[in-house]
Amino acid sequence: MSHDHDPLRRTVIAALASAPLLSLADTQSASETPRSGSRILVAYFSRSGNTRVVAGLIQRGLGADLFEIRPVHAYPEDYLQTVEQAHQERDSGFEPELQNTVHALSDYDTIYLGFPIWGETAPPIIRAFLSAHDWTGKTLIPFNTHGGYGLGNSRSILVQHAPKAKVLEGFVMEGEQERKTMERVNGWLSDHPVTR
Ligand SMILES: Cc1cc2nc3c(=O)[nH]c(=O)nc-3n(C[C@H](O)[C@H](O)[C@H](O)COP(=O)(O)O)c2cc1C
Repeated sequence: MSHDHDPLRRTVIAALASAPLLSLADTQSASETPRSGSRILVAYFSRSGNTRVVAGLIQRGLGADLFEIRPVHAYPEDYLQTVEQAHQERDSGFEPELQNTVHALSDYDTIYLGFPIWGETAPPIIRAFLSAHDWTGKTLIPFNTHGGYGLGNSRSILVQHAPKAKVLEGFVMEGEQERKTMERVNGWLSDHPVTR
């Protein structure tokens, strides 16, 4: 099935291609943009930047407010350490402490909620974010990036943790870069002759 006719998808792919990996070093200080008066909030978690690109495009496209979901303790920059930690947190049901919550969720009717797929589900910080707010009467629209294995059970996590929200179908696309980059660099390192 081809999605090439979808302009949002084309824009996202172009943006992802031009903003690789560097977002790990993102130093944005505020997690919330100034209030625009919009009734739409785009809230997202992104560790390596793919979901952040999508969030920015949706926010600009809709003139919405933007909120970055951050854990108090950032995940390791090392990919494999993060995978290990995420698996442990998923299996134990741990909900990491949030650095911030949305002060006035009552100002919004519709929340676009963005996150990567981790361990075939929503990252633990997304469960924490959902648990920390009252979703009564809200419309939740997920947008997700993944590494090629799809949405897993992430939708049922949204429905379970925000039972009073209306959860709509959202946007999803493959956004893997880090694992493939790691495998290619490690492959090159193991093949190439040592020069020192
Ligand atoms: C801890 C961890 C677990 C992941 N688990 C999956 C997975 O189960 N399925 C999948 O398709 N991709 C998986 N990925 C890949 C990410 O979903 C993908 O790279 C995503 O675009 C990263 O988004 P971000 O750059 O916004 O953090 C995982 C990545 C990490 C760091």
